[in-house]
Amino acid sequence: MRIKICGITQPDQGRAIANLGATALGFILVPSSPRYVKIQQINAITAAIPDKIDLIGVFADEQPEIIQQITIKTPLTSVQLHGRESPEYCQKLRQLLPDREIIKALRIKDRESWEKSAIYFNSVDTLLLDAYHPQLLGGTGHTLDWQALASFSPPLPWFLAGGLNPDNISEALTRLHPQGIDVSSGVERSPGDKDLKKVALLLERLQKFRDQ
Ligand SMILES: O=C(O)c1ccccc1NCC(=O)[C@H](O)[C@H](O)COP(=O)(O)O
Repeated sequence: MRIKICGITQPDQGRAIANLGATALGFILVPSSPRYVKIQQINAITAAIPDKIDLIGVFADEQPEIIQQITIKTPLTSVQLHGRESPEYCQKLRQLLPDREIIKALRIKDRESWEKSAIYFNSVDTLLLDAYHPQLLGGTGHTLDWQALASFSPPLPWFLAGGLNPDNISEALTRLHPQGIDVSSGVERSPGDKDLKKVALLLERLQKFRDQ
């Protein structure tokens, strides 16, 4: 199972979280976010991190050429699209970045919104289901309706996100079987400041699901 800890802002925390066993670190490149990091910060954080970890840049409605430039200047392995990007936009980005994983995040309001995920099946590598919030794009701490999602079974890998934390992760993964999970505010002291004890507890509780 892929384990993404998102909203990393500090080199020592990034390194510690990689050493604890996360398989992916997420970097927020959305300027309005309290977890926003610049290119120089991403490079400082990733300098001392093992090669095998995925480094995911999170964007929202950014110009494809700007994303391309950022991937040239950083070691990002994946690009997560967290805004209102269309399938056509995703295809264009895929042409610009043939070697990077493209992840489309969908903010789920109701059953109709996850049924619409089908329009992305041919345009991206991976889906990520996050909670809908009227003001915030991500990092909301709100959970999805896991019961309603029980029949969600897309033909491509997907991450479960939205309000996951050490206390609810076991219940979430007993109900749902995503290929990855994505956690941010549930392992933080404040936005962008990760609580390493909570990250360690999360990873300990994930141990029994890791081979899924
Ligand atoms: O985290 C942010 O501040 C953010 C801002 C703008 C767009 C996306 C953002 N986060 C995306 C993520 O991948 C988060 O990990 C995801 O929303 C889950 O967050 P949480 O509910 O706090 O675990």
